[in-house]
Amino acid sequence: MCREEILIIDDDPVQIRILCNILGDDFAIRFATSGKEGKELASTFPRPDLILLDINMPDMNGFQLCRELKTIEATKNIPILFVSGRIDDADQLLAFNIGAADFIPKPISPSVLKARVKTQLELVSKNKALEELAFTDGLTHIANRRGFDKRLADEIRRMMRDGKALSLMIIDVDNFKSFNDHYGHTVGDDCLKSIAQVMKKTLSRATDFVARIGGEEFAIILPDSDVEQSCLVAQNLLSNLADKNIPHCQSAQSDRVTLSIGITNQVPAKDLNYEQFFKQADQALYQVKRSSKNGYAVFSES
Ligand SMILES: Nc1nc2c(ncn2[C@@H]2O[C@H](COP(=O)(O)OP(=O)(O)OP(=O)(O)O)[C@@H](O)[C@H]2O)c(=O)[nH]1
Repeated sequence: MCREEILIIDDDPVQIRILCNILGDDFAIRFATSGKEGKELASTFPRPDLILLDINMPDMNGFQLCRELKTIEATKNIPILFVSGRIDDADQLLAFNIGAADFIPKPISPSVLKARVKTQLELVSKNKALEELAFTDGLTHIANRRGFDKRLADEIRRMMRDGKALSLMIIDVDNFKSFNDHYGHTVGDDCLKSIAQVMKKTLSRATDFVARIGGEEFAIILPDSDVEQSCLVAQNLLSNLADKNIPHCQSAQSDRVTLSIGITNQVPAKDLNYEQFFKQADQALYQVKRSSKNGYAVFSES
């Protein structure tokens, strides 16, 4: 397991050395000797898990830096612990009011510092786990609707900025009501789990994304992909599911479970919003459902 990383921001090299000596055995340490350098390092990927921040620095006061880091999306959730000899109540109150996680007075007690750092890191890791849970579908363990909404909005913005094409697929299991009625709800649940696995297996790029967005409805986001590439993914998905051979004796389309897929693809324009994009894929899906099911269609304006 890789070690958690602490960023020390302090203009005094002696102070940095003291903190490194206390924490260096348990954590990876980076340091900056000015507020400006600290701000850069805090925003650089991989970002630190925690920041120890001095108050008095020549170029930038620690309070000012803390305020700035708390307004930046990439750094706002990194816990900041002030380390300072200034321990009056007003300073401590100010530190907490601007988002500091803790305040460590000098002279530093090594064991107290370690304990406070550990407490903050545990809190971060619990928050991360909770957030992950909030974005995960309990049945299939892929992303849920909330995770999908966030990712789609992010990708629309990212592809708009980069001028690249984005694909969205809305996927619906065919005749799933009759599947449940015939095989029972538990087998229905297992079927949804298998479909989610097939979807994950079908996607090859790290940036591809799959979610369960409703009962028997799934979605796939393919960033930086054109129509041809997206159709290929849809064909692979249909054929991988056919290979999985999940029986459906009540289906009018096949004796196996099948899917209908609606696809929309475009370089997001400035005025494109989330709802429009989603609606396009949904319209394409409706077209497949109205015709033969077990297939895919691409949205077109005409
Ligand atoms: N087992 C199981 N079934 C679910 C779940 N969520 C939704 N369903 C079922 O999925 C079925 C969807 O049925 P419909 O919307 O009528 O669609 P369909 O039968 O697939 O028909 P078409 O979409 O036209 O092919 C309903 O019977 C829901 O109860 C779930 O989590 N587990």
